[in-house]
Amino acid sequence: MTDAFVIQGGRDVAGHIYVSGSKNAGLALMAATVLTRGTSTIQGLPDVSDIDAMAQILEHLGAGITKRDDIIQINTTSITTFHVPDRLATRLRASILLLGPLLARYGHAKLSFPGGCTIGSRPIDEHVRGLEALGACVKVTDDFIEAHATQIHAASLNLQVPSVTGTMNLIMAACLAQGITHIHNAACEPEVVDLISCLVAMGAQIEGAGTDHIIITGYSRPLSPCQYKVMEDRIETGTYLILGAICGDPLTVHRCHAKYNTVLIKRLRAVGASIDVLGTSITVHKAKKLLPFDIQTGPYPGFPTDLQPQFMVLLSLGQGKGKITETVYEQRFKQAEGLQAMGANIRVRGQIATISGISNLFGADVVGTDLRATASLIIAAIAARGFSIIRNVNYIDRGYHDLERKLQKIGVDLARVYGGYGIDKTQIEIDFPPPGSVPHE
Ligand SMILES: CC(=O)N[C@H]1[C@@H](OP(=O)(O)OP(=O)(O)OC[C@H]2O[C@@H](n3ccc(=O)[nH]c3=O)[C@H](O)[C@@H]2O)O[C@H](CO)[C@@H](O)[C@@H]1O
Ligand SMILES: C=C(OP(=O)(O)O)C(=O)O
Repeated sequence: MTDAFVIQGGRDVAGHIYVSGSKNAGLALMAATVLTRGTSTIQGLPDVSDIDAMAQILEHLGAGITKRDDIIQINTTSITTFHVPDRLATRLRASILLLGPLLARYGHAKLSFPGGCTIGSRPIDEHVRGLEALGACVKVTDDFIEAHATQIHAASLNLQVPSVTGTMNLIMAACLAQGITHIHNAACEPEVVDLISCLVAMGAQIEGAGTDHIIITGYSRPLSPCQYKVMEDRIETGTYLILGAICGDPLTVHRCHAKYNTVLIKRLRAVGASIDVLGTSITVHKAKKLLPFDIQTGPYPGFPTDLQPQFMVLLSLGQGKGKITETVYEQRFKQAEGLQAMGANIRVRGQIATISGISNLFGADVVGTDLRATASLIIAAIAARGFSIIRNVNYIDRGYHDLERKLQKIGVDLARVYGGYGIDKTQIEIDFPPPGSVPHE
């Protein structure tokens, strides 16, 4: 039974909120440890269920895992299984990131199809084509992906689509592929750069991080374990900046770099929010009037698809008509239904959503459908007048470390109802923490 959030909205948020480590980079770093022999230490990992799921997969493969606070030690000396079964692989999208490392290090990998947010078709053809070019024999059935290679070798790869996890998988495999591998049209996302920095700390030779042409000089021997601190979660940062642009009075987001959210910050300023950057803190004052704006999602450095559902809330409250063109996933407007239930005026036609702003959203009983759609509904509920129930809220636990406490600290009246998916609105006895009762960090 999943949980529900109950939010009493309509008040501004104010104070300080702290960003945790990146889910997507952290998952890649954990997969990278398979390329090593020994114990690596990864610091700064968020306490989210995707990270737990990846740790469980590594344990299933035979790795030793020790977790203390935000530090995980992964000992890969006794990996003996190269098969990730359905019950584990489907728990997260990033399980696919074990395909390249297992193949490169052990010559064999078998994984059931990955899970993750159901926001479109999410193919893996780039991963498969790239690994085949590196010399692997890859079989894809309806149920699993299986790859073998006696010795993988370097190759020149041209991605048709700059897939993030595809690029990561191929970089990791190429680290143990004898010779020089070129990846053209590679993903430039900061999480790919963070993975490369970690691989370099493990002894890999990689050039071109952050560009679309990555050059890996590979050797057919394991990498060395390392200690590495994961980058901050830029999508978590962006989520708070959007919240602040709607109702920050003001909201300061700490432990983040503006450079990872350049496009978002530009858009937030354009809609009327005031944003000041000081070192690794960003202060946002809500817009007096939210001006409408059109956005189009795209690969980095474009507008991140993972922030599109949250941005839709802002346009819902804009003074005019805004348009979102979603170019990455075919089904990433699932938040629209919940926002409409709160009164938003949104028309979805294929990959384009047209939003006519209204002056207020109103609390409603809505259901989360995936990680960022749920984040979008939470922002909307905070901004909305009245009381909202957001059911299926556990999606949030996949990617936001301790979100409810962080929000309570900035003044949000929010309570989690455990196992509350099916609760009747009239049965909830809400016990919101009194404002100001949650101490700042
Ligand atoms: C765990 C993780 O890091 N997840 C992120 C990663 O997902 P993920 O790596 O799964 O996303 P991709 O970059 O692979 O997908 C982007 C686009 O490429 C297409 N595609 C992808 C692979 C492929 O082999 N063929 C193909 O056509 C997809 O259909 C999609 O349209 O990047 C996405 C895009 O920034 C983010 O939304 C996810 O949060
Ligand atoms: C789409 C996302 O995650 P995943 O790729 O793990 O499904 C996300 O983080 O928004």
